[in-house]
Amino acid sequence: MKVLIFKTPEEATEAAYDMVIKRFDEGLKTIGLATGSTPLKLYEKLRQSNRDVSHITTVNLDEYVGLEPDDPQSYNYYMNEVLFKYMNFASTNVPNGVAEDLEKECERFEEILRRHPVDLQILGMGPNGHIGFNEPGTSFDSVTHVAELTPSTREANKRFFEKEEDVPKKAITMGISSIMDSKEVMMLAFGEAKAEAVRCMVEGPVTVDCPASVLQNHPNAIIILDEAAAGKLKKSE
Ligand SMILES: O=P(O)(O)OC[C@H]1O[C@](O)(CO)[C@@H](O)[C@@H]1O
Repeated sequence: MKVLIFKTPEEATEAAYDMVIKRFDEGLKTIGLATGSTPLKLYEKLRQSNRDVSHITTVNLDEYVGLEPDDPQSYNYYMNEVLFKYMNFASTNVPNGVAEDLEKECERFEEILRRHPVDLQILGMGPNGHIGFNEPGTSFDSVTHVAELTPSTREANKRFFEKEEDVPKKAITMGISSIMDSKEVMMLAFGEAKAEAVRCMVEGPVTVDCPASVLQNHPNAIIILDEAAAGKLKKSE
């Protein structure tokens, strides 16, 4: 696990962007994408880059169950608004949270991952250490599945909704094993609210209690932090 610490989220994003572009130049075929507020600036820089990405497939980590793809709170909508409508990706894949048969939808998504092995997976994390929507306690062997969101995650994500009751209780998420199959992962975490989860991820034991700690076992994980998110690490440089 390689940990890089930058003064500000802007500087950290710059480094993340340079790395993504380098991978594009090296012939990356499939990129895994995350939602949330953390990668927004990275996506802004990508869409401004005007890169030809017609040979690149995207897969997304997760989607809320019950939200139509055109619902402004859905991750399908988010991805369209911040990236997909500006860039000519070969294909984009976000789970369908309103599929009639959610189990089949999870299998369909795993099949996409088999056909398009992820070269680089961008990750964010929840304040409780979740990756995708793999909440504490999720098996490291999990593949794409329907996850129950914890009250703390619903609380953390309510800022994107009008009322807390509107935050869905379930989501489809790539599993921890699906995420670990990616050849390389790039975790972005900014702000003090992530500091404890960052500490568990980097310095804590590898345990299902902190899903992101599994990245210690990934052969190719890069963790990009701002100083606030790195604030609880023993040695922050
Ligand atoms: O970047 P934010 O807004 O803190 O969101 C954190 C994380 O929560 C999730 O959105 C849950 O999917 C992660 O994918 C994301 O990276």
